[in-house]
Amino acid sequence: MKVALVTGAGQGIGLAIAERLHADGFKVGLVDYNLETAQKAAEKIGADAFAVKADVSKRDDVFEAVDAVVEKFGDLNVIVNNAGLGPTTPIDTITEEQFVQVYGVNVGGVLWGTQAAHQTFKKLGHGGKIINATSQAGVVGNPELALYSGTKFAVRGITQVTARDLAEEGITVNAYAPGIVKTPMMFDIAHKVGQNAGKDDEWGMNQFAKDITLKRLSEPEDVAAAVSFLAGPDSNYITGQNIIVDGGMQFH
Ligand SMILES: NC(=O)C1=CN([C@@H]2O[C@H](COP(=O)(O)OP(=O)(O)OC[C@H]3O[C@@H](n4cnc5c(N)ncnc54)[C@H](O)[C@@H]3O)[C@@H](O)[C@H]2O)C=CC1
Ligand SMILES: CC(=O)C(C)=O
Repeated sequence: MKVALVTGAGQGIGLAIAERLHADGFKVGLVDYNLETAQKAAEKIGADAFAVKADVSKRDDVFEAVDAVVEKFGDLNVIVNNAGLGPTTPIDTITEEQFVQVYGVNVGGVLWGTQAAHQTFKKLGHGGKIINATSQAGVVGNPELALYSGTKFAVRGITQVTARDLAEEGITVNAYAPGIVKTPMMFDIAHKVGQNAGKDDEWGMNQFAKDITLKRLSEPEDVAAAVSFLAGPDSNYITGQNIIVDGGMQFH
């Protein structure tokens, strides 16, 4: 049985990815800084699921989480660097503290996850797959998301560079770019954007949702299906790519 580690797996898209990869036959390590939600998620999944507490913005935490999963399951084949923060940040409101926090989680989490997986694949003597969360907001700038969009553009850059750097070792690196997904993060963004405009949450959500070609918001499972493809053998000849899973918001 192959082994996958998913960060930010306590809720939302990360939880759906962990569930999907488990259904695909992976043993799964669910990493989150909220151990309670990660443990509940692991219990819900059942056998061959294991929760680990880590703050992905902390390099040592990420290396220790990867080690814990390898110790538990004896291998690592896939890492999904999914954990992220999505604050609404009109440009003039951004503080240094927010900058450090959001870049630390969204970009740092991908860098540390990539380093830890690379070191572990080397130790285990085989290649693997590194899969990173970006966003449709990392393909085209979105309103009031200057910090967030910037981090997601950065993740696409890191994905392309590391795909080239690690290819010789049998490692592929790809990204997935969700659209407007029904998770706590997106409901919070819709609420804040609505509030900033003196309107309601539905108005806020519609600022993002109005351009969805398929005319429905995304379920977390829509994203998990694409990650399942990137984690499985059918994507072996794909690297350095960003798969947009947004119902046709951005054509690229
Ligand atoms: N919801 C959406 O519409 C979209 C989400 N995304 C991306 O997908 C990923 C998952 O997003 P959602 O599930 O919507 O978010 P969410 O906010 O619902 O869940 C994020 C999970 O990550 C965990 N987390 C946050 N910071 C962490 C840290 N420092 N260390 C460890 N765990 C941490 C949280 O505890 C939570 O369980 C993120 O990278 C997000 O940017 C991308 C495009 C759209
Ligand atoms: C939160 C996010 O990634 C959006 C709006 O695309």
